[in-house]
Amino acid sequence: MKYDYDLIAIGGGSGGLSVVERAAEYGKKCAVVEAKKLGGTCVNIGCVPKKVMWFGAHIAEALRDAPDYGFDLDVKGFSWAKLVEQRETYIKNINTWFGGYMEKLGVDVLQGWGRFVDANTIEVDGKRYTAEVIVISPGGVPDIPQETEGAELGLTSDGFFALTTQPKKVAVIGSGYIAVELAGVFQALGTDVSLLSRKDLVLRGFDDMIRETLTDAMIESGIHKEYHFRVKKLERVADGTITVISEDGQCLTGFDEVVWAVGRRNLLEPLALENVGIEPTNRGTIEVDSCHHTGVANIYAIGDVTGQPQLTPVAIRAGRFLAERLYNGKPHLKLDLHAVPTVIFSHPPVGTVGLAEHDARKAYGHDNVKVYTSVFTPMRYAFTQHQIKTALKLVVYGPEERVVGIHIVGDGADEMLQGFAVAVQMNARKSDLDATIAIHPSSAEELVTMR
Ligand SMILES: Cc1cc2nc3c(=O)[nH]c(=O)nc-3n(C[C@H](O)[C@H](O)[C@H](O)COP(=O)(O)OP(=O)(O)OC[C@H]3O[C@@H](n4cnc5c(N)ncnc54)[C@H](O)[C@@H]3O)c2cc1C
Ligand SMILES: NC(=O)c1ccc[n+]([C@@H]2O[C@H](COP(=O)([O-])OP(=O)(O)OC[C@H]3O[C@@H](n4cnc5c(N)ncnc54)[C@H](O)[C@@H]3O)[C@@H](O)[C@H]2O)c1
Repeated sequence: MKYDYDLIAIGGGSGGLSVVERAAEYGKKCAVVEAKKLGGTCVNIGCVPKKVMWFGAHIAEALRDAPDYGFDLDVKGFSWAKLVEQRETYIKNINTWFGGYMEKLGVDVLQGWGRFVDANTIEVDGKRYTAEVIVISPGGVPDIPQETEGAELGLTSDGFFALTTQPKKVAVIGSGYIAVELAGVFQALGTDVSLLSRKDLVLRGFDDMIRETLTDAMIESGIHKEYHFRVKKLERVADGTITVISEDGQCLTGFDEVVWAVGRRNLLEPLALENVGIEPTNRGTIEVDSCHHTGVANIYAIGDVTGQPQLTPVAIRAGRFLAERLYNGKPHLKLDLHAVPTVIFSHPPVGTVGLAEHDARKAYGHDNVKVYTSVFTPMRYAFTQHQIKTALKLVVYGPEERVVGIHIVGDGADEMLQGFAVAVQMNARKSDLDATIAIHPSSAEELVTMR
């Protein structure tokens, strides 16, 4: 063989592991370069530990409502440390499993930072390896606005997962996926939470119904929502707590921790992309075509680094399709991103697929789009003190009423959405949903009975 490997992936996260797995299944000799832990962001400091914390928060909410269902509970307390310990043991098992799985597939794991020497050569920890095909899948890291004075006093989502004791009072800065997810976990588990956002509603870009319903629910849950708050400075004061000061002089005091959740940047510096002539975009992404080709003959990029939706299943699908195109004669397999379902594990969760109402009206013309909505209190809260609303919206287009967007906020949205995403992917009409017999009693039945 001319090269050491048929394919090397730089980055052993969702994208990198999926491309080497599929390529190895087709008999190709592969290696994956990983500087930290196999599994990448999702497994170690993303989806998986987040979902464990979300389950913990879910249990806290069930305990809160238990007396209304007749339970006489004597809960002695909650141990954050125990939950974190259990979570990390679980994750360690996944890391170990990945190691064994790579070995079984015959994939070499090259531990260390990978950098390009030339288009076919990677250097890892002082050693050089060559490959016919190289796939860049380095993902990203949480961003911190360096220009903010005292910014380093704040944690990021990585720091959140490193917390072994529960802070009493936190400020979460941001209003995207990570901000609402972490704020919800803290709040449900008993931390006093302030959410500091530059806008009045969370989740910019999502359908307004979701933004309004979730913002209201977060406030009702006890989260202090600080609107139009632009952070100017973080300051450690004499009692050891952190004070956050806004550009217009507001001062919020007494935080044990402050968490930045203001987006992520891709990890490009270690790659030495200049050695292969790949120029990142001004958004810090690597531009790819519909085949995930970078423009350099044998180099591809997949996952978060491409600027495509930063979601694990998108990275996995990109990796698998790339291997299918390269090694299984299926050049037609390309990522279809027109209806990517996504769930935000907030409290309550959000599930959304397709176009928000405002985007659909922009795309198809205001009067060609119709929406159906339903807002109700699910039966689960019929007689509980805490009541959490569910809101649903169907966005349909044209005389046939093709469903181009489904938006759900409320209990069960996380599990409800996947099936409905199939309908949107298949270009279903509203009449197809209506023709489906409802499941009763459920919240999901509203989506097939809307008038
Ligand atoms: C807190 C949080 C929660 C999330 N929750 C969800 C969720 O619920 N659902 C969902 O779908 N998505 C979620 N995501 C997003 C998801 O984790 C990412 O979209 C996904 O991990 C991207 O995969 P990737 O392969 O592009 O990169 P990563 O998974 O980030 O993997 C990249 C790997 O490459 C390594 N690496 C980087 N550069 C080099 C180098 N030069 N040499 C060697 N190794 C290198 C890194 O150490 C890393 O392990 C979450 C993200 C975060 C931060
Ligand atoms: N459930 C999931 O699937 C899930 C969960 C977490 C993360 N993710 C992925 O990871 C990505 C990154 O998440 P994220 O929440 O960090 O980013 P995000 O892009 O979702 O949200 C960042 C938010 O921070 C705000 N912001 C930026 N700078 C700010 C500043 N200086 N002060 C205050 N607010 C500021 C932005 O306006 C934006 O609303 C997501 O876009 C998503 O694709 C997915």
